[in-house]
Amino acid sequence: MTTQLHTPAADVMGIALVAHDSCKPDMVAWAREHQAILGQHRLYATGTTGGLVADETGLPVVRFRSGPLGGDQQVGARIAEGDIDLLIFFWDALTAQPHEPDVRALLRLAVLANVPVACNRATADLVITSPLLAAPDREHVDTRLAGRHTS
Ligand SMILES: O=C(CO)COP(=O)(O)O
Repeated sequence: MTTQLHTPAADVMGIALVAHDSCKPDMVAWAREHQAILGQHRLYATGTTGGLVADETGLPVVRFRSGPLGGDQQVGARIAEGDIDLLIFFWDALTAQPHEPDVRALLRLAVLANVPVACNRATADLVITSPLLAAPDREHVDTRLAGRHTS
């Protein structure tokens, strides 16, 4: 059986927003800048990030638990389920996180599922304005998954 992790309805994508504390102002500013595009998609976020983005933009955001309390794992699970097509994760490159294993697991699942990941604002700008956003490579998962069943 071929593994297909991404089969969202029409052109609406699931976009997950995650930001460590020092990066939250950047995430809010980025979300405001791209509010019109983000408003066309389903938004998910870890708890605190999601609250800030929702408050600042008025956009609906499905909020998971706070990152250190399991939110990263919940985002990872939704990637594995095929609900999330793009991960914007502004992580703090200068501060050790108590939930580092969760962060690593989330990034691992995103890579495995061929989900684009933007870890800083420059990359996030490129990804969210890319013409490929309208036609993401949803079928191309890691070839090592071929023949495996995820459900
Ligand atoms: O810690 C996080 C990601 O690893 C972010 O979680 P919060 O959005 O709840 O702060």
